[in-house]
Amino acid sequence: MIEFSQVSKNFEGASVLNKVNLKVNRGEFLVLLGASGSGKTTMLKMINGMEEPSAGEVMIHDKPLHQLDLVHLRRRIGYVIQDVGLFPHYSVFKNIGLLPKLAGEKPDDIEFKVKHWMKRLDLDYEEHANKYPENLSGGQAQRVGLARAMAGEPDIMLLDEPFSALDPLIRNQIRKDYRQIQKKEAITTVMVTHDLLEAVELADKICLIADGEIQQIDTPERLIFKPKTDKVKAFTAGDKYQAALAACKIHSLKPYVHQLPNNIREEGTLLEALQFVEDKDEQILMKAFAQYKEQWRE
Ligand SMILES: Nc1ncnc2c1ncn2[C@@H]1O[C@H](COP(=O)(O)OP(=O)(O)OP(=O)(O)O)[C@@H](O)[C@H]1O
Repeated sequence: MIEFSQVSKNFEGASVLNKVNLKVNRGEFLVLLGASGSGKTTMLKMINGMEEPSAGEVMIHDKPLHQLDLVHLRRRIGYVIQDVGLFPHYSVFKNIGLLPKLAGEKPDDIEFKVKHWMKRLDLDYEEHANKYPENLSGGQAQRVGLARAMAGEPDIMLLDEPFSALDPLIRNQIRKDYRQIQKKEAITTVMVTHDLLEAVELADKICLIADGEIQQIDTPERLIFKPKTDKVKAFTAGDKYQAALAACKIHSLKPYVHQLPNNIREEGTLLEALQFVEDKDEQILMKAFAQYKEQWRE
C-alpha cells in the first residue's frame, strides 16, 4: 500500500503540492490526472524516493519511505516513463534481463523471464531479443520498457505518461495489455496522465490534482458525472461528451434505448439520444458509461 499523509512539496520556495493525503490499496490502479505543471510527476517521484516531501510523510507498505533502503525499494518498484529510458548499448535481452541479473538470478532463470515477459507483451523473441533499442519502433520500445519493469517482479508500478508518444491504435493495445497484466498480477499501479479518456479506461480510481491540491479521488464515473469542485467540472466538461460518445460507439446504451422517447428512438440520431440522456437522466448515462469501461477492458 502507498500512503501520503499531509505531504507538501516546495521547489525554491514555490509551493507545488499542499498537504496532500492519498491512499492506494494493494492491487489498485490509480491515475493521477491534472493539467500540465499540477504536480503529478512530483507526486509519482515521491513514491520511489526520487523526490522528498518538504513536509509530511510518504509510507510504502506501512513504513515511512525515509526509513527504507532506497536501492532495495527501487528494485521492487517498476518505473516506466514516456521516452522509455532503455539502455542504448544493451540488447533487448539484456535490457529486460537487467533486474533479474542484478538480483543474482541464474542465466537460465533470466532467459526464462525474458522470454516470458516478451511473450506477454507480444514481442517476438527470435525477432527482437538481439536488437538494440535504436532499431525498435516506438511501440516496441515501450513494450520492452514494460517488459523490463515487469521482469523485476515489482509490487508497485509507476507509469509517467508511458503511452502518450505512441500512435492511437498501438497506444490502445498496449494500454489494454498492461491493464490485463496489472489485474492478473495484482500490481499496485500509479499512472500519470493528462488524458481523461485514458484515465477513465484504465483507472480503478482517478485522483484529480489542481493548484497543488487533490480535488477529488473517485471512480471514473463519479468523477465525470458527479464532480465535487468547479475545477473537476472544468477538467471533465468537454470529455464527458466524448466519453458518452464512446459509450454509444459500442452500443452500450442499447439496454436503455426503450427508455428514450419514441421520436428519438425511431428518428433521432445517436447524438440526440445522447443529448436526451445527458440532460434528463445521468443515472442512465453513468450505467452506460460503466458498461463501456468494462467492455473496453475485456
Ligand atoms: N526539480 C525541480 N526544480 C524546480 N521546480 C520543479 C522541479 N520539478 C518540478 N518543478 C516544478 O513543479 C511544478 C510541478 O511539476 P510536475 O512535473 O510535477 O508537474 P506535472 O503535473 O507532472 O506536469 P506535466 O503534465 O507537464 O508533466 C512545475 O511548475 C515544475 O516546473
